[in-house]
Amino acid sequence: MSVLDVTTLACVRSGRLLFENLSFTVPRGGALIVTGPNGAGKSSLLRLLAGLLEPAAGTIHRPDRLAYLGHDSALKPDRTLAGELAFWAALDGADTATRNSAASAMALDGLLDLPVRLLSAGQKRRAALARTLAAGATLWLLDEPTVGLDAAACERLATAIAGHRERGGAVVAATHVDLGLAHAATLPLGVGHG
Ligand SMILES: Nc1ncnc2c1ncn2[C@@H]1O[C@H](COP(=O)(O)OP(=O)(O)OP(=O)(O)O)[C@@H](O)[C@H]1O
Repeated sequence: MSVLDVTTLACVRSGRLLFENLSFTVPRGGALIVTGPNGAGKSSLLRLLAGLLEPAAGTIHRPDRLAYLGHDSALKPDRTLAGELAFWAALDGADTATRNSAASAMALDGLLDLPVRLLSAGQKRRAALARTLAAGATLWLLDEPTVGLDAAACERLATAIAGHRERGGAVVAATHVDLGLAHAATLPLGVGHG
């Protein structure tokens, strides 16, 4: 059974065709890595899959519950990290235990009382990933999830993704680096335009 089913998808941005006739499925437990040079349309594809952009053509069958991690962590600078995670958990319907376990999975326990403005770029990224983990979504859409992460955090992310897949979840990740995911399919997007 597929979690995501994409048929003859086309994307036009600023009047330019980025890709067309894109068809693929991602099954339960599956992972799809979207690759390609700068400007190939990786972020645009993820935004289409998330329903944040309208396709120029084609259809997307996605699950009701998806979690989208974009480039922007969308953290309020003056809130504490604990406050932000609680805010997101309320929005996403995550219970306290799930939220706490996601924070621990991203090694955020020692940072919870800090205002977000004092967090490093990688720590903010880990916070946004913790939200993804806690959201209870079937499909994770991750746009460059390792940007700013150190080696230990990359390993934690890989572990979280593996657990999600074992529970029947699916992942689509756009990335320039190898996430080290087992049995992942690859979708290379076309030639970049700089
Ligand atoms: N907000 C936007 N409005 C209009 N056009 C855009 C917008 N964002 C991106 N584009 C266009 O879409 C093209 C693809 O951008 P996109 O961010 O999807 O590529 P990418 O493969 O994710 O690149 P990168 O590897 O640099 O992140 C860009 O070259 C740009 O021309």
